[in-house]
Amino acid sequence: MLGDYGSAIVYYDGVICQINKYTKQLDDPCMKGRWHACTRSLQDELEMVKEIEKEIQLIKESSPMKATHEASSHLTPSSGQFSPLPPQCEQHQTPPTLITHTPRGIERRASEPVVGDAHRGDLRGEDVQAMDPDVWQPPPPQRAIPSRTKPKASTVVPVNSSNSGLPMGRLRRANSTGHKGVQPKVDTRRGRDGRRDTPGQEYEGPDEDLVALLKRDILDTSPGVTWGEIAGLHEAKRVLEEATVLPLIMPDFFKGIRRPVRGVLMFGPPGTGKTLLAKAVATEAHVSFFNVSSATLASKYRGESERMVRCLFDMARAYAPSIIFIDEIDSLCTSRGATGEHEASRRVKSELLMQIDGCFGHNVEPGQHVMVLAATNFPWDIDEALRRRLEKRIYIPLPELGARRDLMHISFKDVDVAEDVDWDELARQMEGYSGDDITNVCRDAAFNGMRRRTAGMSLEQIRNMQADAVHTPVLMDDLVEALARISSSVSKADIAKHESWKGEFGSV
Ligand SMILES: Nc1ncnc2c1ncn2[C@@H]1O[C@H](COP(=O)(O)OP(=O)(O)OP(=O)(O)O)[C@@H](O)[C@H]1O
Repeated sequence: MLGDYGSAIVYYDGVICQINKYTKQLDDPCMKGRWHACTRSLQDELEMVKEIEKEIQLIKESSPMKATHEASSHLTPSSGQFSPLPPQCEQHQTPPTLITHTPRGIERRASEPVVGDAHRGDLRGEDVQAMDPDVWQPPPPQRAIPSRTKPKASTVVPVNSSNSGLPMGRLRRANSTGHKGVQPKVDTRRGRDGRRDTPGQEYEGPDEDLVALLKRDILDTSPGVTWGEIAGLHEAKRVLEEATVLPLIMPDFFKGIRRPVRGVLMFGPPGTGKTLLAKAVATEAHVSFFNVSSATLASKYRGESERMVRCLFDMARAYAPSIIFIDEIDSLCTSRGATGEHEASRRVKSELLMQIDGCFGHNVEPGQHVMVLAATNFPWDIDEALRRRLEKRIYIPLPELGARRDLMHISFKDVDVAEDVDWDELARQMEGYSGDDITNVCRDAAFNGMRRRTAGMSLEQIRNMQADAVHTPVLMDDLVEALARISSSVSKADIAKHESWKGEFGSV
């Protein structure tokens, strides 16, 4: 994050918040102390980063007149039209943008569909007058979700793009609905079963940088996890399949009262496979998968988070059918009105709720919807309105006996295991372990053979060893030893809390 201190602060805040939450569940005072020390050193670093950011702000703010002049020279409020392109726009052939003040200084308001003279009238006078030049304002709420098969009369303007390796000279549309997003190119490649083989649309949003960022960090067109790689959780898989995969395969059945659910919440202790399930859903349903963590969406700058949420849903609609997976949703959507709630956080929640509602408007074609899949380890912290929209709330528990045994087999699928391993006995001993804990035990045991072979050897001797000399089968003793070293990371109190919440709010 060198140089991008604003984002760095968000990441620091997010990590510190997660560590604090995690530390609260720990019983072992020694581990607690170590995590506290870690948090303290992160906080020290954070203070330093904040200082640097403050300095940068001061430097930026020291020439406000120049900025105001620059902004006003590209916008003529009385006419509600743009003045000629600023030189840098002409040079790079990018669409003209409004330039407004943001808490970070000057920033493009890159949200209007204005491309060429034909669209200058799209920016109405009242839009311009409503703009306070000193405050960044999000663009007005989206008016319509564009239909991809029957585009309204629109002007198509070829543009050159400089971002994210997208093809040059793509078609951009600014349609008559005033929708600010740009129509995606539709890829009609479909498999024999009617499902699309690869999500093949290209999307150019109004804010190229943000779209590039979301594409790079968040869009995952082939998560590559299959149901077979997930041990146990049969009920969760069934519910997810019914809620997410079937509506895409049989869109005509899932209409009216049978419409697909707007969102699904997976809750449960950490490391039980929620993220894996989300990825498997995306793979099995052949949809575009937007994998977002709340830390990415949580920006302390007014308007930025909303802008990101809006852009994310815009993109998801362009790549529809798609799934937006929001991990750790509790840190983004704590109860509204809670003490200490920040105005910016309230606004981002409202935007998220609005966007989720927009996913199933009357103008969304069957089978082309966007679904929100969320995960949390703290379901009791989630805002009520959001809870209502996440219509299916599935408990993802610790693995049962059979699942623990299957998970060990999955973990060792590429490793030789000795005949003496007693899977049933190990599975019994791992009661209370999460899937992640079990994977850790297996990983640790898989290293034991190498440890035995290399004990007492110098680095030079190890370097000269044949590579396959360290490949020894995993023994029962290795697993027993690893099990003695690694304890369960989930407390009984945490399980009890989840089960009680499931009793009250669970919905399958
Ligand atoms: N049911 C499972 N089947 C196979 N692997 C599992 C399962 N549950 C957990 N794992 C292992 O644990 C790791 C972590 O799982 P995952 O990230 O999906 O958990 P999570 O519930 O999303 O955790 P968190 O709540 O902390 O984000 C996986 O990479 C996988 O190795």
